Amino acid sequence: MPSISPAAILVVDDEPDLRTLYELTLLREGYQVESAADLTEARMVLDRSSFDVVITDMRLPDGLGLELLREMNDSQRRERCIVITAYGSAENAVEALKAGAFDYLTKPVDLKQLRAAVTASLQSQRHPAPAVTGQPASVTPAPPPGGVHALSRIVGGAPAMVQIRSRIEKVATSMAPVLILGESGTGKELVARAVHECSHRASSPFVAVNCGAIPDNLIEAEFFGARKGAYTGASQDREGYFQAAKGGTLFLDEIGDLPLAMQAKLLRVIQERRVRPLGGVQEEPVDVRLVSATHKDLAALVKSGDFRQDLFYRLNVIGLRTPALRERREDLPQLAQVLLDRICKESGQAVPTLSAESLDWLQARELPGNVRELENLLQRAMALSTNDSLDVGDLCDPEESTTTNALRHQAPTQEPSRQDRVDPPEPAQEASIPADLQSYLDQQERQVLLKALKETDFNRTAAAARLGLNLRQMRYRIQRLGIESPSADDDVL
Ligand SMILES: Nc1ncnc2c1ncn2[C@@H]1O[C@H](COP(=O)(O)OP(=O)(O)OP(=O)(O)O)[C@@H](O)[C@H]1O
Repeated sequence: MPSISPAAILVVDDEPDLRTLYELTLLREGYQVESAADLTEARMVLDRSSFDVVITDMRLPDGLGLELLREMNDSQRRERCIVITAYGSAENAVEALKAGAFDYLTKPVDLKQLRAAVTASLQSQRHPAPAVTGQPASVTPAPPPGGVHALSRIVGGAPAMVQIRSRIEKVATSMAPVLILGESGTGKELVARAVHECSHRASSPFVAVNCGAIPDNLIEAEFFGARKGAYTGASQDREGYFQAAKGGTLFLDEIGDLPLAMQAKLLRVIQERRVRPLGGVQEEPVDVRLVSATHKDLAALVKSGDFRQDLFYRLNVIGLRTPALRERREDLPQLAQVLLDRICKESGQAVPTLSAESLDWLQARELPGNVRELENLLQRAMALSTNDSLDVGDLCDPEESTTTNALRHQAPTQEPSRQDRVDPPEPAQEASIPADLQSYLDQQERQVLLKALKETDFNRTAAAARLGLNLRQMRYRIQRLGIESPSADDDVL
């Protein structure tokens, strides 16, 4: 709340009791409050004064709150709008968010949530707008410094990339759930982080969850938390992802892998904005923004009955699509250079030059694993290279069995031997009895997993197949054992 003059709020509701309740609640918070009983009155009040926030009921005697919202957007007014919808009317809530509402509340309105929504909408206005002629202050506030940095990490000048960065900036300011679709390795997590960093939630946590990595029996406790004694081994209360992301962003990666039973529970949380920890009696209010992502065709999963339509609808209020690398070939040189710089910075190596032949060689590859595959290729090449330039010989792998490499047969022959690449076998363990069986077994498992991953170029699916595991089991183990991809600072495989 600004300290000089209090924020001004307009409440639009036709029920006098409710109007008074909202007014009193907000007055008690120190805001200046005006009210209107219908659309006509609201228009009159808005004509003569401006506000920081407008809270409007959806159903008004002379029309829909949505109309007011659209009119305010059309005339590029600076107010943030919070819409109050009837309980269970998902369509209205989604429509309101799509029409530019900052947030929505469902009836009966929880006053704590009302206060939180107002605070959040005021915070989101704190960053002044860029000085663009004709662009009003609240349309696209300049992202905070962290947001600018996060956007700059999304490399690419292709039109689709320029558009995605600009969309991120625009959508960051609202609470509307975002669904990011795109092939594996196209930067979905990078985009999710940028949405968070560009929002007023940036100083609160960004919690990334791989929905496909959690065993079914743990999933509820992982998401919603658990009270002491809720299940065998729950020796104390523990937070779930929703609590950990409080005030921030919860990134649900691989949302297409969420089991159906959990989908129903997630939908309930989104609708009610409350979670109940496993074994708990009391529900807790939820204050997170949801960003989800998947490389799967979620609409097809809805059709086949594997993904709930209502949940899809709720998560897909704002859609973003990360393009495959093959759709933006022109970005490859810049991407390769940035990735190379990053890899060298992390490993403390001098940045080699990337020869023109190497770039041609990279351009000719299909790279189905997109930017991640490019990154892995460069990483491996850096590990092999002994020169101050990266040549085709450093880039191609003689052991490669994939048939996707267009220039496979043109690869030069001076490759390092396999022994140069693969870690030497672990020394045989002493047949002694470990003092801590669990950590001993974890260590063994870690070594086996790492070996399989290294030998499959960190391809989780291939590594899982080699170990007789499915992808879900593999992901869970990777996460549990904290195995990190060699290709990124913050990127867990
Ligand atoms: N446009 C980009 N600019 C720079 N780096 C990128 C870009 N896109 C992806 N990367 C890098 O590629 C790697 C994979 O990106 P990320 O994990 O965000 O992809 P993803 O689509 O979420 O993958 P998956 O579906 O496999 O989880 C990361 O190291 C990321 O930093």
